[in-house]
Amino acid sequence: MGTLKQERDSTQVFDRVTGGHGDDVNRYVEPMRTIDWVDGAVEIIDQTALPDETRILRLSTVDELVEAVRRLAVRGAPAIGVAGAFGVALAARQFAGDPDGLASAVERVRTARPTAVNLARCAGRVADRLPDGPDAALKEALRIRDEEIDSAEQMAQLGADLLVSLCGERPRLLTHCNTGALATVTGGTALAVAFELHRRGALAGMVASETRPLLQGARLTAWELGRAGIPYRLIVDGAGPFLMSRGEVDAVIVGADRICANGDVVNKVGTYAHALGARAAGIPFVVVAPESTVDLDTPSGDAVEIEDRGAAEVVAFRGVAFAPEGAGTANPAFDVTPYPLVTAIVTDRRVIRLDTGEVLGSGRRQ
Ligand SMILES: CSC[C@@H](O)[C@@H](O)C(=O)COP(=O)(O)O
Repeated sequence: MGTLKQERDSTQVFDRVTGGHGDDVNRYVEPMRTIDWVDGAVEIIDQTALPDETRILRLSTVDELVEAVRRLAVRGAPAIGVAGAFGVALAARQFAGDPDGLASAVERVRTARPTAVNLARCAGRVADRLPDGPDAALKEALRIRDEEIDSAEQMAQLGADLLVSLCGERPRLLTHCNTGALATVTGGTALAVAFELHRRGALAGMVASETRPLLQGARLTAWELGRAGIPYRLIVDGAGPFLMSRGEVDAVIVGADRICANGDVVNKVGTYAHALGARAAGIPFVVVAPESTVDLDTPSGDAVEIEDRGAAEVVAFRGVAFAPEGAGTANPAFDVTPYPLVTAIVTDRRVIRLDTGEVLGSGRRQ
């Protein structure tokens, strides 16, 4: 893998990209852009450095981009979809006049991570424009970026309306992993709904599940909620169902990496346990994801490749080991929540009430 070429002064670049942020976390701050095309390269906020440092990485080659996706410097289904789109646009420039090199670069981008449908789908959309040249490819990638920005706004509105209708005013919501601006281009999916409820004065507070092993909830969601001035409590993953059973949560709201034709939801590992907890407690379990995450070609969760990220993340964190040497491990990065546990799916275009028998696509359950 190539090394990341440019790591610039983070505060300065972050301010330019995001419109500025300060030390006072209890105030609204401008929405940030997690990923963008800037002067012929891809710029991302390095999510592995958060919350300690807001570092911007500039990715100028396909190898740099693929490495950033693999190590979760850019992560979250919509964000890696846009990374895939930009990756193919980069490939078009880097491998101009080298069709074999270009084909292999596109394949590396497309397959950098297997589970979120957005990556292969967005990379494929841009790849379809390659015969028209690098400018056409870039134009399509920028269109995908803009679509994701619009989608986040639509999901926020539809999701906020739904949550108020399901739970009444000022619900207490539990969320898992990170589904905020960091997981998209800006705005978010499930967390965008929380931001919108907060903006309306209609959110009591959030419970953020830490999300072992890489702590996207503890590091990223807590950081985003703090920046937005939303009151939250951070919990260990296993505490979620217990808090629900004690009546401390009104609904669970999560994103998705792939939503299958039958309504099965593939999302960060730990989601399924929260869905079971929600069902046992009799509270809604709501999934918020753009149409770019809906995969009607995949009949059910059984057919989805679940990324296994290996032992190192399970036995250690940031290089500090805590398990006995040689411990056996399993590290599925995602799980499948079966559709009967899902109350509703909110996309940028529609609300599908699975609890009342509505269906996503063909109308046929697998
Ligand atoms: C918009 S976010 C929905 C999902 O992408 C999110 O919950 C998630 O599972 C991300 O996983 P990650 O491994 O951090 O990329």
